[in-house]
Amino acid sequence: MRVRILAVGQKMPAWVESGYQEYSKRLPADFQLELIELAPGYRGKGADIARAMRSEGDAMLAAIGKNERVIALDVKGKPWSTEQLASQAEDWRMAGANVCLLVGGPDGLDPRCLQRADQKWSLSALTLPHPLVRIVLAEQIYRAWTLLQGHPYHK
Ligand SMILES: C[S@@+](CC[C@H](N)C(=O)[O-])C[C@H]1O[C@@H](n2cnc3c(N)ncnc32)[C@H](O)[C@@H]1O
Repeated sequence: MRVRILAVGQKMPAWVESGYQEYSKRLPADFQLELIELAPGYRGKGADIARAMRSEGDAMLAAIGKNERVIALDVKGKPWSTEQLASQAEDWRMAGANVCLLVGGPDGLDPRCLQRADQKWSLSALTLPHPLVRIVLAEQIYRAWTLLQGHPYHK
C-alpha cells in the first residue's frame, strides 16, 4: 500500500525536513509514505492570490494518480481519531488502495481540489501552518501503523 502526500511548498526549513523524516523513515517498505512537494504560486509584489491558488490547484490535480483515493486536509473536514485513522488504513490495505493526501499552501486548497476529494479530513479545529501539517501527517500515519501492529508506541 502506498500513501502519497501532495503538499504545496518546496525548499522547507531543516526542522520541517527532519521532523517529516523522523516519522516517515520508521514505516516499513510495504506501507510506503511518499511526499510530493508542489511549487507554490507566485506571492510576491502585486501577486494575484486567486491566480497563485489556481496554479497550485492545476499542479495538484495533475499529480493525483488515476486510481488513488483522494483525501483533502481541511480544517472544516471530518475529525478522525487515531483509532479511526488506523481503521481507515486497514480498509485501504485490504482494498489494495493507494491513497493521496492533499495539503494546501498558505491560502489553502484550490476549491477544485476540495471538490475532487473523496473525503475531507480535519486534524484539529486549529488552523495549522502548512509546513507543520506534513509532519503531523507522518506522525499520525506512523502512529496508526503501530496501532495496527500492536506496537507499544501508541498508548
Ligand atoms: C495555512 S493552512 C491554509 C489556511 C486557509 N485559510 C484555509 O482555510 O485552508 C494550509 C493548509 O494546511 C492544511 N491544514 C491546516 N490546518 C489544518 C487542520 N486543522 N486540519 C487539516 N488540514 C489543515 C490544509 O490543507 C490547508 O490548506
